[in-house]
Formats: sequence, C-alpha cells, structure tokens
Amino acid sequence: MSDAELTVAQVSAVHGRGGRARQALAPTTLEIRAGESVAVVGPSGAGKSTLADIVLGLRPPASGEVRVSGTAWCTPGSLPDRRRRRLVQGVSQDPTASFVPRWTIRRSIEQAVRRLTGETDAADRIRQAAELAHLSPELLDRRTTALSGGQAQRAAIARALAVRPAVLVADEPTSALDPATARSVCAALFASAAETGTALLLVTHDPELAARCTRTVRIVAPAQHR
Ligand SMILES: Nc1ncnc2c1ncn2[C@@H]1O[C@H](COP(=O)(O)OP(=O)(O)OP(=O)(O)O)[C@@H](O)[C@H]1O
Repeated sequence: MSDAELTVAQVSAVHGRGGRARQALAPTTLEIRAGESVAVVGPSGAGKSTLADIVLGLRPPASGEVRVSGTAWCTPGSLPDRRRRRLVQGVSQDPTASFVPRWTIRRSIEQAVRRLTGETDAADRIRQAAELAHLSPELLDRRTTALSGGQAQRAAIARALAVRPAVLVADEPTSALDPATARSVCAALFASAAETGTALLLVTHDPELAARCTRTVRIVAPAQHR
C-alpha cells in the first residue's frame, strides 16, 4: 500500500459531450507524500488546470481514480464526500476568489473553518495559519480590496491552511504578481507546506518554481491537440 497523501492514477478528462467531446487531459499518474511538492508543467492547453480541478474535487475524471490520505477521493462516477472536502484546499491565480468581498479576511476564514471542520472557535487556527503564510495579523481585519496582490495571495494561503488540509493545490499562484512579490509568496507557500506536512501540487509555467519542488510531472497534450 502506498503512504502517499495524494495519488492520481491514470486520470484523464473530457470537456464537452457527444460529438463535441474533446479529451482535455491525457491519462496522468502521480503521487505526493506528506511534506513533498510536485510541480505540474506542460504546454498551454495540456490540461494542467483541469487536473487541478479534478484533484480539488470540482469535476470528476473521465477515467482513473484520485485517492487522498489512502482513501478514494473521486472516480468517474463520484465526487468527494462533503464531509471530507477539508482534505484538499486550493490557491488560485486570483486570491480574491477565496473571499467574500464585503467580509474581512478573518470572517471569511472563520466561515471556511466552521463549514469545513465544524469548529466554531477558529481563533487559534487563524493565528497559526497567518503566521505560516507570512501574513501580518493586522491584515486579517481588512477586506481583500484593501490588500496588495501579494498580501491577498498570502491571505488565500492562510485560508487554505486554516482548515488543515492533507493536500494543497496551487494553480499558477504567483502568475499575477511581480517577480519580487512572487518570490516571497512562494517562499511562504513552500515553507508552510513543508512545516505542516501538507502535500503540495503546484501548477506552474515557471521553471525556477518547478525546480524548487521535490519532483516535476510533465503533462503531455492529449493526442488531438498535438
Ligand atoms: N470549460 C471548458 N469547456 C471546454 N473545454 C475546456 C474548458 N476548459 C478547458 N477546456 C479545454 O481543455 C483543455 C485543457 O485546458 P486547461 O485549462 O486544463 O489547460 P492548461 O494546461 O491549464 O492550460 P494553460 O497552461 O494555458 O493554463 C484545453 O484544450 C482547453 O481548451
């Protein structure tokens, strides 16, 4: 038995139905253990974001299976159980998507912790997550509109970590940031995943970022796209 936190076994995806169906992801296999990071690279349109969505449990695969912490997560016929959703959290290119615009960062994180873990007192989790994400605590009481891009991305990392996931999926998390901010956000991402033993799946076009991961998996474009 594998002790990987995330197992992606021969997972493929199709967009569209009937005559419009097109393969969006060729069969892909990878494993990530606790504290490891895997960079997913490949040409534009190869299906990297589609793979991220499948691992996040947002869409089922067309074939294959995803396992999280040794248990089935999703298959062609099933999406993850609502009570296990906490186990895989995401950080996207647009951090504002993780927050309710009229709420403070703290309130959005509190709601996520309550919804995903059932815990009503999130204060300790939020403080720890902000520290892990290198987010100054005073920024927790602002809305995303009052944060810089780098601060908002650190807040999104804190939101994801506050529910203590087994797997963190980061899809191009720094592509909207300037190089210096991108480097500091990445430092927070790698350090927090390693410190908490979270398996990190990182979709990136940036070779420097990929080189910092434990391994790189290259997605090949489905045959019809080549
Ligand atoms: N909602 C959708 N409906 C139909 N086809 C889609 C949809 N989303 C993506 N696709 C197609 O699926 C394929 C994979 O897209 P995906 O966004 O996963 O690629 P990617 O590797 O992440 O690309 P990029 O590096 O440009 O972000 C592409 O051919 C894309 O056009």
